[in-house]
Amino acid sequence: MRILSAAQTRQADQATIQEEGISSVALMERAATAFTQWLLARLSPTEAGDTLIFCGPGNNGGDGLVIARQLHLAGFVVQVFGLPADTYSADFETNRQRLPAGLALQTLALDALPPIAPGSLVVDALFGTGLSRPLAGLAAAVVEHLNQARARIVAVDMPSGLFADMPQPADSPIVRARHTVSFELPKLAFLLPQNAQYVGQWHTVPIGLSRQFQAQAEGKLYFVDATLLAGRLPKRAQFGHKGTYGHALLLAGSRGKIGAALLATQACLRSGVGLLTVRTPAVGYDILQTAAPEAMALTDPASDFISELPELSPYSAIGIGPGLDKADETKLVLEQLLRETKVPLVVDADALNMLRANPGLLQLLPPDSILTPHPKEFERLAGPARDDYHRLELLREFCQQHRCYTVLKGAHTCLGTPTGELYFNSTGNPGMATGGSGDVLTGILTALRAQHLPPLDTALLGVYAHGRAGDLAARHTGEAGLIAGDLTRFIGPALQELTTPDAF
Ligand SMILES: NC(=O)C1=CN([C@@H]2O[C@H](COP(=O)(O)OP(=O)(O)OC[C@H]3O[C@@H](n4cnc5c(N)ncnc54)[C@H](OP(=O)(O)O)[C@@H]3O)[C@@H](O)[C@H]2O)[C@@H](O)CC1
Ligand SMILES: Nc1ncnc2c1ncn2[C@@H]1O[C@H](COP(=O)(O)OP(=O)(O)O)[C@@H](O)[C@H]1O
Ligand SMILES: [K+]
Repeated sequence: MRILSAAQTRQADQATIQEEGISSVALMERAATAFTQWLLARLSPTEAGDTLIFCGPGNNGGDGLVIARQLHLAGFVVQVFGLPADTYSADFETNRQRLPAGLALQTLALDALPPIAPGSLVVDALFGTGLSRPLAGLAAAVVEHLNQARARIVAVDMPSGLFADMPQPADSPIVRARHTVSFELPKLAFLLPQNAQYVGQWHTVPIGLSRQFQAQAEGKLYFVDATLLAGRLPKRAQFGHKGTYGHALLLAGSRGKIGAALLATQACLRSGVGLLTVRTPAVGYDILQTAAPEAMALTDPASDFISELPELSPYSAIGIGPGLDKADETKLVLEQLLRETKVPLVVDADALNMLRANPGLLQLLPPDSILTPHPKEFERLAGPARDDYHRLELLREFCQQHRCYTVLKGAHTCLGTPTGELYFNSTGNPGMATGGSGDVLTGILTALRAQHLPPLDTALLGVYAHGRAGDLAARHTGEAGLIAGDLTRFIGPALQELTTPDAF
């Protein structure tokens, strides 16, 4: 799925109108109907109670007028309010005319803002993708009024005051919605933690936006859903053998953190790798052989940390980092690995921190390596970010400069590519915010890479399957009860869902 800018969203609108030969007011009717249907599926008129709809002067306000008409006809107790303006969009005017008798548009005024009883349903249709500057004056006062009411606010397309695709001044007035129901595609703003307080839970409703436009639009932002992954994970060959599916090497663990190595090991084994060898310090030997008999242990001579790099020729991918710790000897192992390997790498956790400690090492990173930092690890590598948007810029620059794939982990993990694309993941849940979840991801990615999948497919599939495993696991454990080990049990089903079936 594409993520379009505000300007592109308007173009998509026009493309749809032209392609289908419909009027813009018909598209507005379709969009608003999708919103109304979404609401009707969740609230009866009685459950909604007082319903107040606030409309701006543009097409977002036009949507609000259609929604007001439809909810009124569905038996909701509706009041509809409009911001005064010099000009209104044509489709706003048309829909003002279409308001039924008994539902008048009331004009908002600074000294007479309508009272909003606690628990009321508020539909925010003030501004959408046409917002051109931060709100001020009456519009800002209305937003403040909505935010202070203890109402259930549902935003149409965007929470009013929020830009769809760029940051805004710190104290801009923005509606704090409980739900945002957006048309067809998510906006970039929805995917960034700094906007969660405004967007609430977001949902998309289909309105039949031109597929052709979506496919051909310029831009490098994607939202990763199952459709985008179709065809990327081949089915296992009937006569495949363990040699077919690669031999992975994991370099992981230190005293007190053998668990991290074990989580990565279990995840790697559950992700279809043919063979797995694990390098841990000697202290990990018994643990690993007991807990993961399927993996081969290649223990280091040192007891507590990894001090020597094993021979690399057998391996088709190497994962390094989980639970590693930053012993000087281990740093030398990482440096030697970066100098010697011709094999694809997955770099995580303390291996990333060691890269930061010695920036020269970053220059040695083999092309197409996959790095998996969380935001703190990323900023140690790429410098501090002013905000979530700036962090994405840094991500793009970092991936282009170092010709690597970087998985910036979070609620909507963002994959940066060497060619400047950003892919936002759609799976996962807050239950995964628990120690060891990232180690599991490293295991998955190392396994997929070892099976000779290209780096882009590895990263997209791995991140999506990791989150999906979290979603499947949480059905059994709940979010709070989810621990990283639970994820490993559901990697198989998550990958199975993504596997391309044989064509008939
Ligand atoms: N694309 C789709 O899929 C579909 C989109 N649809 C809907 O259209 C919406 C976009 O509509 P839109 O382009 O008319 O813009 P909208 O958000 O109503 O605001 C524009 C108005 O606000 C004004 N204005 C702006 N900033 C302001 C400020 N700070 N303070 C004060 N005024 C300000 C601006 O005036 P100006 O900037 O010229 O001064 C103009 O009058 C979209 O979000 C969706 O709901 C559906 O109907 C159909 C399918
Ligand atoms: N709220 C959330 N929603 C979805 N995924 C999440 C959320 N919080 C964390 N995750 C995922 O869990 C993993 C945590 O990784 P990381 O911070 O490296 O943990 P650790 O170092 O303990 O293994 C990441 O893949 C991240 O995307
Ligand atoms: K809105």
